[in-house]
Amino acid sequence: MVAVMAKKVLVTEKLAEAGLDILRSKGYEVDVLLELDPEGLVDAIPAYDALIVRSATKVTREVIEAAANLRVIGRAGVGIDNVDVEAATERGVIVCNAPTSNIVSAAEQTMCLMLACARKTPQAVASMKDGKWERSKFSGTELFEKTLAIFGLGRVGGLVAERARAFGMNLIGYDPYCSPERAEQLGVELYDNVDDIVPLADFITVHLPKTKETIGMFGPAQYAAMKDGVILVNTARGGIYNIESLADFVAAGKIGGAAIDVYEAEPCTESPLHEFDNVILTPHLGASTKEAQTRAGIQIAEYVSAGLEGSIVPTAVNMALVPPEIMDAVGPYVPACQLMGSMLAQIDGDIPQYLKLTAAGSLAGADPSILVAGTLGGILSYKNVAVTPVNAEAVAKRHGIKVETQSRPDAQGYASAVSVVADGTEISCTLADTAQVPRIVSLFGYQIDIAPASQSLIFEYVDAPGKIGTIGTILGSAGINITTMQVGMKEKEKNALVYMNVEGDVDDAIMGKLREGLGELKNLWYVKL
Ligand SMILES: NC(=O)c1ccc[n+]([C@@H]2O[C@H](COP(=O)([O-])OP(=O)(O)OC[C@H]3O[C@@H](n4cnc5c(N)ncnc54)[C@H](O)[C@@H]3O)[C@@H](O)[C@H]2O)c1
Ligand SMILES: O=C(O)CC[C@@H](O)C(=O)O
Repeated sequence: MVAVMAKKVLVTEKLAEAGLDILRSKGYEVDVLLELDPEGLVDAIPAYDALIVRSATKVTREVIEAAANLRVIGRAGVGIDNVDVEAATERGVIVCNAPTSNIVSAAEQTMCLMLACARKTPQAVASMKDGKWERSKFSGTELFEKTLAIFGLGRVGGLVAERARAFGMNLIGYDPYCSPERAEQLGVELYDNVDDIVPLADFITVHLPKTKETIGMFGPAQYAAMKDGVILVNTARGGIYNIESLADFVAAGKIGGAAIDVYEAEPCTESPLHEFDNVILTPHLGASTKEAQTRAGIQIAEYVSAGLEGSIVPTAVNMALVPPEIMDAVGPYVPACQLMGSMLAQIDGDIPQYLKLTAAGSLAGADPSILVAGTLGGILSYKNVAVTPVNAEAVAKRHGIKVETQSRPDAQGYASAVSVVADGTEISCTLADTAQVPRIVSLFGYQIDIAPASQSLIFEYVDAPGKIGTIGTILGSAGINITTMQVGMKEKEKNALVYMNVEGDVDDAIMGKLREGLGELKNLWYVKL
């Protein structure tokens, strides 16, 4: 038996134990290395198949290019601005996140900061702990009937809207990608541009991704146009508010308060805002609850595992989304496609120029892209080329392989099957029983039914009595054990195909004896999977 190396997962930031347990229970070797600096990460990464990070690890192009074995980068949270997604896509590395794991926590942190800023709670606490009793100094303002402007009405922005409505706030919003129907459902009056909405708000909160458009969205012109005493909140990403000019407007008394959880450069231990009593600063705590971290750990462990297994990753940001019901049907066929690809490469001894994949039976009509990726991965595995659904098309093009896919309602007696033809060589697989074990049901047009093992011999010869006995004798005297065997016939040509799973290495000498002993042998292959 060839020993199968466990896939390795590197975790560089604190991940919930529940997530680590999932990865370990799936047989992955998990290393949690919390102290890696950027150079340390570049040095360590070549050994790993997957990397899991939160927001502090910068997964740069340099890291990705050093990552010879990397298949998946998992972000245990929402924002993926710390990952070079373009570099990952070029190398076929799936990037996925856990986009719903911490949104409730982020929305609650937003409400918490907004209330704390309005009621000066942290300042009052500090004063009390200083032994003082200063009631008039900490008089605040209510949220009730105030206008809250929400920038970004996605997952977190939507949850903030729901919560702010419960406080009796008037909601206005800016998000060019939000439909009027969603805004209406959230009770938010939508505005088309930033300049119109900014002067109307008593409170402003941003729930935007970090992009070229959102960085510096708020600067001197916007601050100057705001209501006097406005309170600003940011639990999204540092840099959306220009901090230097925000400090100027706080100092001038134009801005009544700010509550900031995120910073352009983190960790952030000093900034122009640190000196102001009416500015509350928290160290990126939006997602720091046990519930959010447990969800993020569990979700990212599942998605990273799916990526390592070659299944569709529902939250991948650099590959097309496939609905779960399609994924359930097609996903289990990925190992079968890898196996078929690997067999085709060994049988033909070369990279095919033409590949046709047919999804049959209940798979008919399903998106075959992960099956194509699996097959190409199998074909190119001996060339050490990484293929995932992320780069399958580009890889096929680079190797001059023309790929076609088709569907067929009839799976020749099976509920479902996938067949692959590579430059005229045909092979079909179905999945058997609840364990979904791949079984070859057709090879070069011979009907067989066998689950291939890690080593197999495939014979094609003109049928005649005694051939199987000869094979048995030669293998037996070489100490090779036959574990399973299937015979397929082509009656018309009187040709037979024998597919035999064996134990023990078959060397050139044994292959020579088999060729010699079998006489009219058309083909003989020794395949290792
Ligand atoms: N502080 C934390 O720990 C924490 C936790 C969770 C999320 N976050 C951050 O919060 C932000 C929002 O997360 P989400 O899950 O709601 O994301 P989301 O993708 O669901 O929502 C983002 C919204 O922003 C809108 N948008 C994009 N570009 C825009 C633009 N130029 N102008 C206006 N609107 C624009 C989108 O249409 C979308 O509705 C992200 O930056 C995320 O990383 C922070
Ligand atoms: O991992 C964290 O704690 C921060 C996560 C948060 O900023 C996110 O975008 O999900």
